[in-house]
Amino acid sequence: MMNPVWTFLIAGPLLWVASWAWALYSNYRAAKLSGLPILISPFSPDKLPYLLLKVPLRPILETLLPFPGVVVSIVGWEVRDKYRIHERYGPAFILVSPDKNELWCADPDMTQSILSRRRDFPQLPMTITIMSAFGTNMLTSNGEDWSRQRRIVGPNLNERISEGVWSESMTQAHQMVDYMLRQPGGASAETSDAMRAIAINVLGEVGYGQSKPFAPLKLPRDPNADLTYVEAISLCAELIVVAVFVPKWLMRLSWMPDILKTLATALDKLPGLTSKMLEMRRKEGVHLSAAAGGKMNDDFMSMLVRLSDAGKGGDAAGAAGGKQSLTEDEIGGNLFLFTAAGFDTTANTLTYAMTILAATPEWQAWMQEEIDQVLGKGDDDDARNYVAVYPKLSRCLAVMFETLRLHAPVPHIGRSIPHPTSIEVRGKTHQLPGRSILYINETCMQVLPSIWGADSLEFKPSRWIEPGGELGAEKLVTPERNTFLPWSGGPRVCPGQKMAQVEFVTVMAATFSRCRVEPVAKGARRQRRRRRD
Ligand code: HEM
Repeated sequence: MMNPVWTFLIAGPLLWVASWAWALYSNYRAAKLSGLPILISPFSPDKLPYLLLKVPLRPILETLLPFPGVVVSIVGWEVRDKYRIHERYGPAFILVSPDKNELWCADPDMTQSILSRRRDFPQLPMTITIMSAFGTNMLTSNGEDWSRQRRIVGPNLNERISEGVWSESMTQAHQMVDYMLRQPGGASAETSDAMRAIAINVLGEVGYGQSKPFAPLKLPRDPNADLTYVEAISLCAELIVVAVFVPKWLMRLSWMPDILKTLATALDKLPGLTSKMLEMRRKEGVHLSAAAGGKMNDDFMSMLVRLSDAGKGGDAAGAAGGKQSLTEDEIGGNLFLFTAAGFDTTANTLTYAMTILAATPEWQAWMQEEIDQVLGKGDDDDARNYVAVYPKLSRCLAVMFETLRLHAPVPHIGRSIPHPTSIEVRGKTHQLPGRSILYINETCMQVLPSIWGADSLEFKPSRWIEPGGELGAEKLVTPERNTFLPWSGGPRVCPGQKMAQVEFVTVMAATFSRCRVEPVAKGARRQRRRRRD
């Protein structure tokens, strides 16, 4: 009889291979019913060992296993590949792996069906786990809970706050220019830190009523320092994945970097800081109601407090039986989401734009022509008039759109397919397998030559401007439906879209009315801002 150890050593791997092959085959059979092209990966993209190893092992994997299925299983493939794999395998295909199937869609018509059917294609479980770490919020909710939060929060993120965003972004950008021009030779390696500082300071002011003068952003790295609410929330938002998956005791070990130790402190302090801020806001509200005829601050936090308290009270909103209110957990969660969703996205867009403009002086001059026409040079009082000035800065907005077209901060939109469901595209029905996930690949759709032309990979902001308009009154091109989705689309479209646009345009206008940017010699890792003549 065979020794049990040998039996285990031989049978174990055989069983593992058999279950791997069976899982792959079952998923393949389910995917085949869709009638969509199929790519196969022997690895499950989301399984922990592969999740940790696939990026460092990418050069080896792609050399030894140069199959499209393997390429697509490595995170960020769409950013590297652009449109090549979709061009070869079609606008939608299914990646089959032993764990589950992934539908990758770069088809505007299929995208339309997916985005409009939010109940059939809810948020990914992983997104919910990560983003609800600090309370339930709009992004992590589905069904009725999502509708209620969206109805309450969404409208308040739009035009109401734009003037505040414009004014704070203008202040921040002018302080940033002053700071940069003070550096020796106007050269600085802090472009990204500067843009991140502007993004967080605007969120701090508009979101939480906490204004702060500009200084390039350095995340707090002292676990014993007193953290402010904005510092704690921005650190948690920045390191959200670590915050969710790494236990606090591990972050605190003596050999861990200071930033992780500080994150552990922030995680401990955030709930208390949130309650304190909310309490202060409530007290302030009472004070202001007496002194200012019932008026409260108009920042995002005040708005959430007001809505939640109105919902609990005996007024009309309260009478709606909770339909118009948020729980304390939802207030905390949506406050966190406000930073988590609005910080890096806006900061990265600004950083990409500054860097690209430094490398393309011709587009800088093109945008400056408009800024000079609309604002004149310098920090003029007229420039502070949002209503009069913002709509005239079409080229600045075109630069944002073109930056987002080529470098979307959210490179794909993920959804789950919990149950088998069918989807109709151009008269053809596809049966999608259940227990799968889908990704809308806007990174690809935004550069498809069939939609954007042969120069689709070129940075060319003028493609967004209707020809023949007068400078300062030029109109923006509306792209074909679902071909430009940096803010997603359908009912779950990003509610912070207008805020990000106003902030971006203001920073461009304020910066380039006073200086131009240029790269400093390769290797120096710096960017130079020069005062304009
Ligand atoms: C350039 C800047 C931005 C980009 C590219 C961006 C992109 C996106 C995208 C793609 C989504 C959809 C995610 C999904 O459905 O899975 C989204 C959702 C969201 N964004 Fe933004 N965003 C930006 C700025 C902001 C700002 C400034 C805020 C608010 C301060 C914000 C708040 C939100 C919220 C609350 C959601 C969830 C909406 C829902 O699920 O109904 N975003 N954003």
